Amino acid sequence: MARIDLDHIRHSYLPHPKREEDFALKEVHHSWQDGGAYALLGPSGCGKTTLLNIISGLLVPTEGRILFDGKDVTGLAPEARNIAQVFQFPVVYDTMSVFDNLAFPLRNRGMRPAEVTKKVTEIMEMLDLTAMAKRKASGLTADMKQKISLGRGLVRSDVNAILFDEPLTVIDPHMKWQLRSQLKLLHDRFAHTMVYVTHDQTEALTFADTVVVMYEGEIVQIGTPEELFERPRHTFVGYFIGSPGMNVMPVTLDGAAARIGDQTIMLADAPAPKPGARTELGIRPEYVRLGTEGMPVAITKVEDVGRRKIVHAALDGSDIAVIVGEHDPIPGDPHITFEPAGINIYADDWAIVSGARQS
Ligand SMILES: Nc1ncnc2c1ncn2[C@@H]1O[C@H](COP(=O)(O)OP(=O)(O)OP(=O)(O)O)[C@@H](O)[C@H]1O
Repeated sequence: MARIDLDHIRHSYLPHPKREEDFALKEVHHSWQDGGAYALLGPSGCGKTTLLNIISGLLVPTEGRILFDGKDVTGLAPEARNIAQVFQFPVVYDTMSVFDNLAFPLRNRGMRPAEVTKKVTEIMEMLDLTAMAKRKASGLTADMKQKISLGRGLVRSDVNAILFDEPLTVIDPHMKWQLRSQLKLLHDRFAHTMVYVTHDQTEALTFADTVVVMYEGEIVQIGTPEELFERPRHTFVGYFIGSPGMNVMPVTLDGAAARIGDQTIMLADAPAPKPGARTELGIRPEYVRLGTEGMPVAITKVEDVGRRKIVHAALDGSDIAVIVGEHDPIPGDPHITFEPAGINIYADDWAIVSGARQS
């Protein structure tokens, strides 16, 4: 397994890029630790596949270098990078048995038969494939075939990294949950460096130790699931992570006072945005309290979502979602307050104050 250094990488699909907008991938400069489980998370078109293809060698970046354990591999083809890849759709040999499909990458590298059997047996057990070891892949469902693809990615222990590109897309929803947990166990057990591309926050948050959130060709935050939830560095992270996402509303700053229409929220410190910056307050629905004191709101909708309710309210022209318990009463004269620890202030979408204490 290897540490992966992305050294001032940028990529454009245009022949002569000039402006920042010409780059599908804006500058990335990070080190990914040996044995880390990373998820690249973001909406369609944000640059996840571009970055993954640069790591795998399918793309040579327009600028910058990529290093595996300090060795420059920027010019190396995928075959020369010693990586395993699992794609959206299964890649299996239909005429081979499940066992032989898994054994193939190992036999190819000259591993002794006894070792091949040991390794393949172990992976088949972890992926629940043992019962069908002798069956030909051709007769299996797409789900099962994708499990074999995952197994083929995981079977080698000598790879620098295992790259997954939306590997659970074709998997039945019931099995998705099971496979996500199995992948996590496999990572904990074998400590492969794993990079997992997805646009699904649940997949990213359950699989990865570190989530890399991308938006419009840029990495907007790298953090643990908890950091992304508690301290979104960019408004996009706030919207994209959480269900529902963070409330973001325009705010006027005057020293330590944040004003939303006629309402004033006192912050512990006075943020200092750049002059002319667009300022916003972000607060997750989990940190908004509904009661009879604080800022008056008009309730527009109440959604029952199992053990909790999502209350939608209008606060001086801004829509606010509030999470309350399933049995919590909805007051007749509703007001809201913000938990000070959950308040984030943004200037031009980037956090300038996170978790401010209210005074
Ligand atoms: N071969 C290509 N030629 C030109 N532009 C491309 C090419 N591949 C991707 N792009 C553009 O680069 C940007 C990033 O695309 P990329 O496929 O990396 O995003 P993504 O986050 O992986 O999206 P998806 O989840 O839809 O695969 C998009 O604007 C896309 O249109």
